[in-house]
Amino acid sequence: TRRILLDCDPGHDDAIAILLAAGDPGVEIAAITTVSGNQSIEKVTRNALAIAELAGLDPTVPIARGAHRPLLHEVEYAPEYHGESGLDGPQLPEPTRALDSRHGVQLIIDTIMGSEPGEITLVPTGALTNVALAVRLEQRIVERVREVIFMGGGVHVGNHGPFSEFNIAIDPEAAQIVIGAGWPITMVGLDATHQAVVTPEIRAKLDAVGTRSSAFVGGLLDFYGAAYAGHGFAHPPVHDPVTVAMVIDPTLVRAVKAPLAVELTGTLTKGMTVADLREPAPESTPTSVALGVENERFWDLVVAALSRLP
Ligand SMILES: Nc1ccc([C@@H]2N[C@H](CO)[C@@H](O)[C@H]2O)cc1
Ligand SMILES: [Ca+2]
Repeated sequence: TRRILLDCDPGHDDAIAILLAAGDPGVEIAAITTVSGNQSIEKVTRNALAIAELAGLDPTVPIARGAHRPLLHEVEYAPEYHGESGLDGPQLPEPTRALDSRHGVQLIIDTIMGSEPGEITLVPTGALTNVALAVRLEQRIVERVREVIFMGGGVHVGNHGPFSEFNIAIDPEAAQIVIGAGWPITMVGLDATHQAVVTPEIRAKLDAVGTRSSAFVGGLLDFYGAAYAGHGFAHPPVHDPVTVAMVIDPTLVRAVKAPLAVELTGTLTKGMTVADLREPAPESTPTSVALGVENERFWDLVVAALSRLP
């Protein structure tokens, strides 16, 4: 079993990532931390507690609130896609569990330093603010983490302007710290996640699961799909769970090693993730970028996970 720490900003697709991790037997959620992004830190944290409730997540799994804003960038939310609550659409269950009293950054450090070397895989699906702060507060997490697989960025695709992706664009400095830390890190960017679309056939499989969680996911997809349809997408791409799927079954995602960095000073391109794919990168390259996902098999994992949840 792979033990993962989810750092997230639920967010419709973050919620599906949490449910996939909670339902799949191949991964165990060691901790959940939240970060400002899709909505305010208060809203995404309340949403994380609600999703944990929905999933019937073991109450001993700590959930802690993280950074209320990016390092330098002003807060920027995504209400067009996630609504005012951050999880618009279905009715949220009332959380019964309390937040861990630690800051999310501290919980990231304690979870990693309290586990064996190579035990924890870090799975950020929001801005990289918390992870950057954790690296600066306790640099030993870099050599202790098994790997980092984050949703963000893109090689040839953008969604926050033509050249950058939301998670990176709202905190590019944090992204540069995390990408450049030296640990094995895979960027699951829009090149891959724009392939992770919910077609009507896939939606029918999700609806056929018939659990409370799958019905909740249907409600999420109704809102999220309408938002994307309003921006010309026939089917909504569900970004964040592709990271968890890659932990479960790496063959689902095509990734290549490549030097990777973040533009921090561009007038038009600030927040752009720049991968150098011109030549094969040395085996020792710590950074990889995902370029594709096997969509049908990816959603089969999600359907199977949802059928194991309440
Ligand atoms: N248009 C839009 C869609 C999703 C997101 C969030 N940011 C990432 C995709 O850019 C995902 O983590 C998702 O939660 C932001 C904006
Ligand atoms: Ca997210």
